[in-house]
Amino acid sequence: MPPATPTASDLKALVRAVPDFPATGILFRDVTTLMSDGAGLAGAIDALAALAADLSVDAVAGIEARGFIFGAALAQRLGTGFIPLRKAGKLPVPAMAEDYALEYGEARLELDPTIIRAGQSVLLLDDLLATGGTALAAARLLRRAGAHCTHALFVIDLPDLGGMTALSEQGIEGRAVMAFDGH
Ligand SMILES: O=P(O)(O)OC[C@H]1O[C@H](OP(=O)(O)OP(=O)(O)O)[C@H](O)[C@@H]1O
Ligand SMILES: Nc1ncnc2[nH]cnc12
Repeated sequence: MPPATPTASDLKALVRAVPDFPATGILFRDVTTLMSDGAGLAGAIDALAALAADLSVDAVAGIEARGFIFGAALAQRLGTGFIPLRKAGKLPVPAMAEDYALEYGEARLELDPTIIRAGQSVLLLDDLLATGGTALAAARLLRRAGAHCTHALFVIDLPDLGGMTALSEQGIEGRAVMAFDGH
């Protein structure tokens, strides 16, 4: 008999909370424990696909590193290609870059613009939304390269950090499988 489909609260229970990582005062919501569980990974991809069901999507763009895992699986499920948004210095070709701040630091994302077709609808995907700094930098890159980016999906939202509002102010509707209150 196949394993039972996990409920939303089953999926939430699979996310590990690690205090004081990567800096004192940060409660790190770690999806490693969800993705390493077979039913957890399948349940998360099912839930992301349900959140995308009413969207017209030409491609899924995932943010390095954990956004690659869920993003590639979702793209395969939706029958689209996958666009990697990479951390700095990884691409072998000239890249567009956007610097940003996140909950616990600063970083740079890069995109090879030649893999974007002008006007294609790209669904942004990451494992977690906190301040929205990372997702907004990703959306800026996709838009600079000529894509339409109006929706973003996340496995986890941390609503107290305001990411959904920040996305909405830039014309992006964010949706998440689960939310954790507090930081
Ligand atoms: O909404 P924000 O405040 O921008 O934070 C969210 C980002 O933080 C984490 O990534 P991290 O930079 O730790 O990278 P990783 O996936 O490579 O571990 C997470 O995977 C998101 O990409
Ligand atoms: N609290 C948190 N847990 C996991 N990833 C994060 N990215 C930004 N804030 C985070």
